[in-house]
Amino acid sequence: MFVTDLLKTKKILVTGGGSGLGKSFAARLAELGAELVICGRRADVLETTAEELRRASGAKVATAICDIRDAGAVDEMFSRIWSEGPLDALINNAAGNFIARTETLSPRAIDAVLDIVLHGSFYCSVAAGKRWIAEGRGGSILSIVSSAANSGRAFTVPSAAAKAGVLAMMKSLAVEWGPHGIRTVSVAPGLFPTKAAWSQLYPDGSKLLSEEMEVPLRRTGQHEEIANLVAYLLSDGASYINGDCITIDGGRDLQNGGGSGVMGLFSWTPERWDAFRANSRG
Ligand SMILES: CCCCCCC/C=C/C(=O)SCCNC(=O)CCNC(=O)[C@H](O)C(C)(C)COP(=O)(O)OP(=O)(O)OC[C@H]1O[C@@H](n2cnc3c(N)ncnc32)[C@H](O)[C@@H]1OP(=O)(O)O
Ligand SMILES: NC(=O)C1=CN([C@@H]2O[C@H](COP(=O)(O)OP(=O)(O)OC[C@H]3O[C@@H](n4cnc5c(N)ncnc54)[C@H](OP(=O)(O)O)[C@@H]3O)[C@@H](O)[C@H]2O)C=CC1
Repeated sequence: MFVTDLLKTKKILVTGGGSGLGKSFAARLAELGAELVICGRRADVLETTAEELRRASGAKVATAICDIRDAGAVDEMFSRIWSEGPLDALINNAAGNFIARTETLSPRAIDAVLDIVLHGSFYCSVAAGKRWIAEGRGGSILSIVSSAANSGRAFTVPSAAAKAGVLAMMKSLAVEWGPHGIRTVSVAPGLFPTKAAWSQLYPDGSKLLSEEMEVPLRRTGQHEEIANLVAYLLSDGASYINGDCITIDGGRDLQNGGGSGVMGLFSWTPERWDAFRANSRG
């Protein structure tokens, strides 16, 4: 679909690039010639993925262990990256999310999600932007949001609020940093199966419709479909796209609005919620 060296001159940081969609983005970008840095909290996951990507594509892939909730750690990571050469693009992909009744959330539970999604994306964006501006060079920031940023989403309220904040940040920076040659763009995915998203968001009994029936195209998304969109948006071919958010969901959001995907949760008993929480990753 693309020329093979589409991203040859680009050095790109993918937060949460060791697993899930971030790994699929990294794999596609590497195939298209980009040099990569992938970051996350788990060293073993990052190293395994980096080795896999190097072997598959021959690309240069570095890893950075970093909890993006820690502003100091984020700035140190960017300094280390920059000491080997500046980035051309940042992908804010790392996220945390789980279903819960909002009235039961502890402050730590609310912060866990807000800190990763909103603060982490903000810290990374500023860490990249201030360096690009100081050096008088341009760059691109791509944030993975969700349709909940616009419509809200019951039972994942911290995530919906955080993604809305990220989207507002991206639109604001498009205007403020555009004159510096820094471009922002957001992508709102629909249903793209990953282990974490499915265990945290779609346990059995949470939905009234099958995944396929939630989507007008009657299937979930394939990772390569969204990875190709991300590759295009970071390529020079997309150099006049700034501040927009592209939805890639097979038409799901138009069919469902923000709520029907979680209707099954209204009938869960407190015991069912307790069992979910006891067995969930957090
Ligand atoms: C197509 C539309 C789909 C809908 C919208 C989709 C948009 C977004 C999708 C995604 O983001 S999918 C990606 C999901 N991936 C992950 O969540 C992976 C990373 N997740 C995590 O690391 C954890 O789940 C975490 C909880 C977010 C953070 O982990 P951390 O180790 O920092 O936190 P903990 O110390 O374990 O917990 C902090 C705090 O949170 C409470 N908590 C954890 N899980 C639950 C739960 N299921 N229900 C209620 N509360 C929970 C936990 O008890 C702690 O609070 P305190 O007990 O200390 O008060
Ligand atoms: N999958 C889907 O259908 C949808 C996904 N999205 C969005 O797509 C993106 C990817 O989702 P998905 O691949 O499913 O999620 P995953 O949970 O599979 O991946 C999340 C990644 O983020 C990393 N991460 C989490 N917390 C931190 C942190 N504090 N610091 C650094 N890295 C962190 C994780 O690594 P580690 O744990 O090692 O830190 C992991 O690699 C997210 O932004 C999500 O909100 C949006 C809508 C739907």
